[in-house]
Amino acid sequence: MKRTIIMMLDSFGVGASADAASFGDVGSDTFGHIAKACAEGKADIGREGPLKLPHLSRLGLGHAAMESTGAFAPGFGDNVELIGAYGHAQELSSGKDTPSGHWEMAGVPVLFEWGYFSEHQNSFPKELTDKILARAGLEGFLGNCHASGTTILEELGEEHMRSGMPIFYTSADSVFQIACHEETFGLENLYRLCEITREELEPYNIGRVIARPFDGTGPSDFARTGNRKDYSLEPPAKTVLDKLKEAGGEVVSVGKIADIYAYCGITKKVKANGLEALFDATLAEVKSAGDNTIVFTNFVDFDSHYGHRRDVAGYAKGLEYFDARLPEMLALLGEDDLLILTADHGCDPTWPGSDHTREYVPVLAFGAGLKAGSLGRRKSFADIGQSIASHFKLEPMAYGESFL
Ligand SMILES: O=P(O)(O)O[C@H]1O[C@H](CO)[C@@H](O)[C@H]1O
Ligand SMILES: [Mn+2]
Ligand SMILES: [Mn+2]
Repeated sequence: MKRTIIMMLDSFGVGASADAASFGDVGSDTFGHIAKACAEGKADIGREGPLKLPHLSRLGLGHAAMESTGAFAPGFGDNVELIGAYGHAQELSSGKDTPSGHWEMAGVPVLFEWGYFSEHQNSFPKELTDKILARAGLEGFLGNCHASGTTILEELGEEHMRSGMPIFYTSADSVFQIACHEETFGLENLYRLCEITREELEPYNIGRVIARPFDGTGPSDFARTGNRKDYSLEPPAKTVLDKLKEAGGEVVSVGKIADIYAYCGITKKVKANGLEALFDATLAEVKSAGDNTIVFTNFVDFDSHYGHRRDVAGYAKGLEYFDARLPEMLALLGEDDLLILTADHGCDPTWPGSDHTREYVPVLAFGAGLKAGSLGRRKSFADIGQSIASHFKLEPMAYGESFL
């Protein structure tokens, strides 16, 4: 029986990539800076001391990061009994956003430029927002700027509840985000507004509209809920997920994977919120997965709860939790199964601002006859998609080099 399990740690970069200068990200290092802060006792909230990731280390995380940056991260060294094949991959795609990273790892890099709302204030063209408001029957909107999604709730959440006007904001990504209160505005109304916005964005080439529902009564208890929804464009070509589905295989999405691929190539969608539930759901799906199945999980908390929030201790604690549960996954793997751990971009929690960072991502592969050792620097995340194609004996993808 042959399956591939992809555990996608959203934003877990291993050091600034060669092209980081064009993103203002030279020196960023999500993993390295978390390890450094932990070693210096600067990440002792809810956890303590040096970063401990023994299972990820055995899969080759420390070594992959060392090959990326040129030095072992504090607390990670050569004294590990390696079991995995490890490498780090450069992104070919033009953007450091989630869809680009995901599509590329499934064999389809984004070689065109996305549209961006690059003005930090008055970010959205008036003719666009006029059309959205008219179709949705709304008087106006709030925001219209680059923002961190939690900060903007503190600033504008109450005004939104009073006025009924949605909050529109964006970031360095190709994204249009809409925050609305789940009860006062209504979840279905928010989703409908996002659908209208998705349609009106057609001429702008924007990668994603994201619904950001929240609840609570005021700035002290406003909280985003698990009903976030991403409205992504479809990948520009068939990914390895599509190819496996067409060949009669199963592609199980756990978490937001289905949304990111606009449901292309997905045969089953499992919803789960939070690291623990996502891990549980992944294990349950692997237990029941038959031959020719991909189980693909996006662990979004690393990005949205810790990376964007610049919460180093939270990120470290999340990684340690994930690591502690890895043996449960390893125990489920058969001889022909392939396990891949990777990331879609960086989001260094020590970096200024709240945006993603352009970094190499780890590629940790285990099983399917792979020997422990280095896979080196991969020229594209698409090497993952190509390896999966080769694992399932599918037609080769147009991009990427298999490491199998
Ligand atoms: O600050 P929040 O709302 O979490 O937004 C972040 O989440 C989006 C998707 O990753 C990014 O574009 C970034 O803006
Ligand atoms: Mn992401
Ligand atoms: Mn993000």
